[in-house]
Order: sequence, then C-alpha cells, then structure tokens
Amino acid sequence: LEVVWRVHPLQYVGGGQRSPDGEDPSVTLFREYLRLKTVHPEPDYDAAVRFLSRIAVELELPLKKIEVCPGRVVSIMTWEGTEPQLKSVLLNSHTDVVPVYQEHWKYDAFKAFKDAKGDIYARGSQDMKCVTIQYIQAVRKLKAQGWKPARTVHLMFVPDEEVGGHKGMETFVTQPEFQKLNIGFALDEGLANPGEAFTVFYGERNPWWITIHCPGSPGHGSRFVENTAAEKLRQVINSFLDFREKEKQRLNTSECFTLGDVTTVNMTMVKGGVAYNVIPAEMDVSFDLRIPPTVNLQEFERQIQEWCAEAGQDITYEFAQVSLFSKSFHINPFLKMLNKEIFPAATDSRFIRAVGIPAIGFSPMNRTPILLHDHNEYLNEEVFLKGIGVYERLIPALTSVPALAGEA
Ligand SMILES: CSCC[C@H](NC=O)C(=O)O
Ligand SMILES: [Zn+2]
Ligand SMILES: [Zn+2]
Repeated sequence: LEVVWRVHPLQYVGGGQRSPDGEDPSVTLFREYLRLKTVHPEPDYDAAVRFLSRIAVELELPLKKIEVCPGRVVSIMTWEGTEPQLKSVLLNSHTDVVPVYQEHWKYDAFKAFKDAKGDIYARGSQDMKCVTIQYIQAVRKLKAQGWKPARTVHLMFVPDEEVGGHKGMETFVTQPEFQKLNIGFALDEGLANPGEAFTVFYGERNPWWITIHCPGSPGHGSRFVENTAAEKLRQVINSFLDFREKEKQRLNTSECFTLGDVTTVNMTMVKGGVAYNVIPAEMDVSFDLRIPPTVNLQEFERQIQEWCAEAGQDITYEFAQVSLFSKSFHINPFLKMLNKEIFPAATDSRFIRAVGIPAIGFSPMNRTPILLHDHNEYLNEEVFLKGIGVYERLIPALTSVPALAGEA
C-alpha cells in the first residue's frame, strides 16, 4: 500500500504533523539534505542549488543565484519585510562539508542513518546543514502562521566555506550584489555545547597558515656538515612548540579562558630530503596558528621573525593564510548577558564582520558533543527540532528591532 502524503507546503511542518512513519517532516527534510554529497574536494553544488530552488518555490520566496566565481553560486532567498527601507537580517549558512574517513564511521556518512535514540549520523549534521534546515523550517512555520517580518530577511547559502571562503563569502562581500542586500546584522554558524547552555560567538581567532623554509649546506650523510637545514628546522620547531606549550598552560590554568582566548599552534606538515645519505639543501615546516583578536598581530609577526633569525641564516617564511588586521571582533553591550566566546576556528563571519556588519556565530545545539569535522558526526532529532523553535523566536526578535540611529 502506497501512502501518498500531500499537504500544502506551508502547512508541511504545522504543529507536530508527522509522516506515516512517525518522523517529523523537518527531520525528513534535514536527512534528505544531508544525503547530498556537497563534500570536498569536489562538492556537488548543483544538487544543493536544485534542492534550494525547490525550497524557495515551497516557501514562495524569490531566489537569487549569483555566480560569484566560476562554478561557485551563492543562493539567496529573500523574505521582504513590511519596512524594507530598514537594514535587513542575514541568516547565513554554507552548503559544503569536509571529507570523511568512512572506515572510521559507524554508518555511511551520507546516508543520514537515524538510530533508535534519534541520533542522525552524517557529515554536516552539526556543520552546518542542521542550521540551514532550521532557518528554512522556522521561516516556513512563521509564514504558515501568517506572521510577517518588519525588517527584510535574507537566507543566504554559500559554497566553499570549508576551504577558506575565497571563492565564496570572501569574494561575495566585495560585490555590489552583496551591498544591495543592505544587511544590518548577521547570524552564522557556531558550535555545539555538551551542557544545557547554547554558546554564542561574537568574534573569531585569526587563522595564520605559515611555512618556514630552512635552507642549509648539503653534503654526505656520513659527515659533520656545518649549517645544516635540519639544525635550523629543529630550532624553529622548538620555538613554535615551546610557545604552544605556554599557551596550553595558560588555557589550562585560567578558569575564565576558553580555546578562543589563547593562541593555538600545530605543526601540520614537514618537507625535505631526497635520500638517506644526502644532507638536504632545504627543509620546510608548516604550522596552523589561531590567534585571538586581542593579540597585536604585527607584534606577533615580529616574534616569528625573531624565532627565524635565532634559528640560523637565510631562513624565510611565507603565509598561505594571514591577516594582519583583526577582522573579527565585535563588542556589544547586550552580549554581556550571554554565554559568549571567541570562535576557535574560522568561519565566513569574519568576512561579514570585515565589511562592518555585526555577525554572531550560533548553532542551536545543546546537550551535544562537539563533533564537527570528526568521525561519526551526529545530531539528535529532538535537539534539531528544538533549534527550529529557537529561530522561530529569534527571527521575530531580530527583525522587529526598531530603526536605529542613522537608519532610514
Ligand atoms: C583559514 S580558512 C579555513 C577555514 C576553516 N573553517 C572551518 O573549519 C578552518 O580551518 O577554520
Ligand atoms: Zn561550518
Ligand atoms: Zn567546518
């Protein structure tokens, strides 16, 4: 017997309607979205755009597709407010996800398997396909109730966040189409919280990716050659990792610090050498550094220059990722009340903040271990559903903020 389940799209998620198998339709939609393989290194962005186009039709919202770079489309659904001259509210999410080590997963990472406890396993279940569907379902429910926003709401879906945002948000914020959105405030991704509370992120650390090149004298592997690359490499590694240890201590000994308040240093790549018995002419080492917005970045670079100079002659460095001006700090008095932190990694919020728009990182996931980018990433369906309710209250609150000084 085939049960055809058809309701008007706007009623689709009304007061606890369940599909024949008892699953909330918001959960069904979430699992459908999780099955799209928008995974690096070759994300199926077409599938995401097709999915979002269908949703826009269901929600009866216009959808703009802007190709910000070749093959990289930003999709924007716009719910026009009753006071469209006021600055708008942006609900941002990225559509891409990071790769998996499938052999370490309990279930297929793209099947969205739901276990007996209601835990949904999939890459992107926390980062951040949950938030995308929560925005959509909150909007759908608010529309079904006949509610209308005063300020315009934009739902933005961007590619390439996980690879640095260069062909996504970083480029898009510089384009006229972005300015035209007239955004006054943005929500973007946060992190799960294992306890009862939700965490809100008001800034981010600065990601620096650096490679240090250590040249040296080559020669036979049987001799005491002077000025070798390896001796310099060792000094460089020691300086970086000693600093790492200090920062780790600082985090562990201060009760009021979270990861976002200290600098992390991780040695992530080493290169060099061609044979056991040939002393190499160069050895390179790369680090992933994450620096809090309170640190003077010019001074920090000088520190790195000192470490290089101390390690020997002709050592050079190059950045694959750097910012010498913190683009990620936003203080607002109302934030004093919140459980607020500096985001330890990097998100598209930093590009939004860099053009002067306040952005908050928030993913409504409490009672949930932090599993983004990890094996067996999951989210419980009840936690997911509660998050929709959070946005059902948050969207009206944000869009009804009265005109501020200087606003039309
Ligand atoms: C520095 S661009 C990389 C962005 C990436 N974002 C999410 O994990 C991160 O490593 O934080
Ligand atoms: Zn993310
Ligand atoms: Zn991520």
